[in-house]
Amino acid sequence: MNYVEEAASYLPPQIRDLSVSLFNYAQDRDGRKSILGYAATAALSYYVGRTVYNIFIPPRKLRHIPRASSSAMILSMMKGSSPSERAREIVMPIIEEHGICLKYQLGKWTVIIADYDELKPFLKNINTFPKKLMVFSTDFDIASHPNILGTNNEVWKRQRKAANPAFHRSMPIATFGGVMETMFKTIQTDNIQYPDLASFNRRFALDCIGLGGFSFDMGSVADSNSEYSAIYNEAFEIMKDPIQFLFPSFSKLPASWFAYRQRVVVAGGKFKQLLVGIVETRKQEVLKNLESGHDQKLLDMDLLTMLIHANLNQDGSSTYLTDGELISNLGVFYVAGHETTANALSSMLYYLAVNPKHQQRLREEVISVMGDTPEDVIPTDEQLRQMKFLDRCIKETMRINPPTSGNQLRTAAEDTTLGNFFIPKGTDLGMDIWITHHLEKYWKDSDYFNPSRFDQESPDYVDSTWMPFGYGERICIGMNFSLAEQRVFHAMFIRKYEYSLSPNSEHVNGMLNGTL
Ligand code: HEM
Repeated sequence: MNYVEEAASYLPPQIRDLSVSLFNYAQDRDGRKSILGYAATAALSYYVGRTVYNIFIPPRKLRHIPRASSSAMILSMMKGSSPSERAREIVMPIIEEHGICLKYQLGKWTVIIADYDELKPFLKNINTFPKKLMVFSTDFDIASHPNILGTNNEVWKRQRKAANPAFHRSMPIATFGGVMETMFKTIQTDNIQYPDLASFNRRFALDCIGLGGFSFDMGSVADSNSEYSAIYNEAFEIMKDPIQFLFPSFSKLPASWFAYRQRVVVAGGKFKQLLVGIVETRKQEVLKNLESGHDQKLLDMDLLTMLIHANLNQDGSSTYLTDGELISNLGVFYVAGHETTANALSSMLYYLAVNPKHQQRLREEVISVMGDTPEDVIPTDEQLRQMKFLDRCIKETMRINPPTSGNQLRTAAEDTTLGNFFIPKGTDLGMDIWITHHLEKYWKDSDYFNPSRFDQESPDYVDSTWMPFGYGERICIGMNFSLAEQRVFHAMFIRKYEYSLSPNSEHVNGMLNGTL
């Protein structure tokens, strides 16, 4: 290893390859090559220097907005504090005093909103505050066509209208229960004293989207290395790339320069082919049904079949999806619904593990509705509706530890105001759900896990807005799907197991916040 490689070994692997190539190029004393190498190194240094300046100094037009100090944020990260600790210590006091706070994130100074007084007008007014349309990474080709998550105005309205019915019919409870039964079998077969439930939950949520949405089995619960889940995991790995998160323009450099990004491109291509195959097969089935006059009832259709009907509606209907949009939305449902639901499941297991009284109360409720026979039972929709304490535990979990820390960024389409502050056109804005759910003026003892906050009969009841899925017209389309998954999971799990935190758990001294 030469000294450049040794120095580079301290860098994150993503930029290590690039730095080593550039320095080695510059080392070459052979004329032109060397000049190009130094020029490229200088360009990289300028880029890094400019980014560092921007991290500390907001643009002039935003300096009137109270801001979270970037040095405080960096120090706090270096101390190893969690995102929620940073939110509480640095951002929350500013929100409490001024209603909004300016913070550097994702490569830009962004106005953070968390108090309901500012949140409601902000989220309701989708014309003044449309979504900021950003391509996170060009490596991620699956969602390259317009989709519900990443469009505004008429294109978004048409797609959302086409997909809404699929998410507002009764949910595939029995399918989710079937995935749960497979999970029990796998846990028993693996015969591990402390199964890694966070990993199981990710596998559960993945299979629920595949089977519940498209009747397609990713086979992840039965085998963590199943062919499809391996492709999926590799393709979606890019969503966690810290470099593209902090330096979005890094994704403009060709993926072929970086081995890890190239792997994502290949896996993404395979995953897209998989989705295309699923859609094509189903389209043929739907067409055959239509030709033979077999009128499939709305209730019998899964999400994909309903979306394919919307896809076939391209002539003469205002609620259609093009071929590209259909695939793009399927990809988006995986991204939006997988880790989020898995996080919610894991968080609730944690809160019930450390609150055995609540765990026991929930078990008693579930058994009172589903009985106590030794075999596994899948709850019915009607039974789930009777489990009020289950719903309260789910809601309290998603309040205290929301699975997504914020919503998608918005941008001010015109000069406007929020609270007492002028917001110039072009400003980025985002919601901080964790802070919203911990503001003491709305949620007393906000760090305390108390499901009774959602019980209207209880003195602890709080008449405040719960927003883990957002609010207004752009509220999460998959909310009912995810809540149904969570209900089935916990009802079946708690009926079968008593659980506590493993002594080796990294959460023994408190939940390490895994919020996205
Ligand atoms: C615990 C699970 C989930 C949480 C916490 C969650 C949370 C959210 C949040 C906060 C938003 C953004 C709202 C905004 O920008 O104002 C959102 C949007 C969205 N979510 Fe979810 N989500 C979950 C599960 C799902 C699932 C299962 C799916 C699909 C199968 C899904 C699909 C979407 C889509 C398509 C949007 C964009 C909606 C639009 O802009 O019209 N989500 N979600």
